[in-house]
Amino acid sequence: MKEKINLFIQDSGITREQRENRNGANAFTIWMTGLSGAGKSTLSISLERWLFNNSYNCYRLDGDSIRQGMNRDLGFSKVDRAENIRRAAEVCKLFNDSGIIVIASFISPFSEDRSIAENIIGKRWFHLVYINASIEVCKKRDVKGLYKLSSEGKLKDFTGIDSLFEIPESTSLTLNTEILSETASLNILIQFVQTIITGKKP
Ligand SMILES: Nc1ncnc2c1ncn2[C@@H]1O[C@H](COP(=O)(O)OS(=O)(=O)O)[C@@H](OP(=O)(O)O)[C@H]1O
Ligand SMILES: Nc1ncnc2c1ncn2[C@@H]1O[C@H](COP(=O)(O)OP(=O)(O)O)[C@@H](O)[C@H]1O
Repeated sequence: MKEKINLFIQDSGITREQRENRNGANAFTIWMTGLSGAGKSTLSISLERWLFNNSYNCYRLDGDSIRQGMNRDLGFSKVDRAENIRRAAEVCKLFNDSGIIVIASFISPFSEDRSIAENIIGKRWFHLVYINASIEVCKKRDVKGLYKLSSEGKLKDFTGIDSLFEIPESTSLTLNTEILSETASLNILIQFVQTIITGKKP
């Protein structure tokens, strides 16, 4: 049997709503999923800049940076990816509770892990955005040279090559970055985010 843990949460009485009111907008998480090279970082950086320039309190979490700090003990096995996503989602939840909009950009290749993230953050506040580009296009882009490393056998468990990416069955928004330009993708994303800010979840 699991050992009983004696933990007691004390409430300051300051509500999420009060914090959101002070920030002038509701808080939520835009969770971007997609292959390496699909365009998650590019779009999340531009979206963060747009939100910031429009006076919204926002913060961006990205696999590459989180994995160098909080999650530096984790690799790319299925178990480690699950833990990476779980911890990242807990951080999103804390940011959202503090009234801040989060843009989370993680490959998050497994449906189960994305569902866990959604449950942690809360269905109401979790918006899954699939940044869709095929493995062929991502290979061609090879922004970081990781596809080349993988083809040379120097990188194991690389998503889309020797580790699975499960295409999401249901998303809040899908952006096909093979067809759309960066500007067009960003405009759609901004429009989408504006509907959430004004309280109308599509
Ligand atoms: N084996 C392997 N597979 C996938 N990605 C790898 C791997 N090794 C290193 N990288 C780099 O790590 C970034 C992905 O980290 P994430 O935390 O988003 O991954 S995951 O959600 O836990 O699957 C990923 O970032 P993006 O290219 O921006 O997606 C890579 O820079
Ligand atoms: N519509 C688009 N949206 C985002 N990136 C695009 C788009 N079209 C082409 N790209 C290019 O694809 C690459 C995506 O790289 P990156 O954002 O680092 O991907 P990821 O973070 O998913 O690994 C960049 O070189 C970017 O210029």
